[in-house]
Amino acid sequence: MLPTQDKIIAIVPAAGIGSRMGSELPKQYLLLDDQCILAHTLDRLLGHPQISQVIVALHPADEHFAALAQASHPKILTVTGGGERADSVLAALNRADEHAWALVHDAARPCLAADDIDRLLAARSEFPQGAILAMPVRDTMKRADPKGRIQTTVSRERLWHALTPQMFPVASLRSHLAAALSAGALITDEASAMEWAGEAPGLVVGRADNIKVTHPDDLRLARLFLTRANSALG
Ligand SMILES: Nc1ccn([C@@H]2O[C@H](COP(=O)(O)OP(=O)(O)OP(=O)(O)O)[C@@H](O)[C@H]2O)c(=O)n1
Ligand SMILES: C[C@](O)(CO)[C@H](O)COP(=O)(O)O
Repeated sequence: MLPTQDKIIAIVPAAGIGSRMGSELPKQYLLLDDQCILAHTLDRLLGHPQISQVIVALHPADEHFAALAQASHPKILTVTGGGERADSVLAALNRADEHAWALVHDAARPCLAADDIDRLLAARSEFPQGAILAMPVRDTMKRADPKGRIQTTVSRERLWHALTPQMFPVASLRSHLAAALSAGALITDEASAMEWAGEAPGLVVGRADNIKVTHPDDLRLARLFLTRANSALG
């Protein structure tokens, strides 16, 4: 079933606890200038003219989302997330129009730019199987041994950092993700579920400032990028 080219649903896994951030609050609710990380992320998606719905997967015990201004936006639908990110994404996919395209984007990536979304959406004709935003690796890559010493240098030839959004037809992503999880496959992004099913998603070069806020020092960088983006908008 080919998706209708014009219906785009954003899916935002936001049910994590942010353990690597080490904060009291789940990291998606940490303040970044004038609002929390999740609010910034939702604004980027809600503000894109081609995105008709945003499905947000929340932690079962989430007590913060309802207080966000974005919570009452007509495009927003919430679902209860699962134990892992992939479970949260599947829970959202189960509520999505099966004829649409899904754009899965981490709540923890608040600096997403509109031109990144535009570039990914434009790639549907080149990659009808789906595609992800990604960044070619720039540094020499090392694999460590168990004692934290260099074991080997990994070739960075055709090596990319996977980012989000990751864009796939709802029907095929839902089917492959459910099958991969049932098979016990390790799924850390949507593309790995599609790869598990034998697909070869496209790679679309994304911006370096589309960082995932994971550790405390990422907050300072995210603030810098948001401030720069806001001043560019005037
Ligand atoms: N069961 C989970 C786990 C994660 N996520 C979401 O997936 C995104 C990327 O995951 P990550 O950065 O790992 O967030 P956390 O799992 O919260 O962080 P940590 O691994 O440090 O606990 C985040 O927006 C997070 O909220 C989710 O929806 N459901
Ligand atoms: C989906 C992702 O952001 C792509 O790089 C990444 O896999 C998420 O990993 P996390 O450990 O769940 O943050």
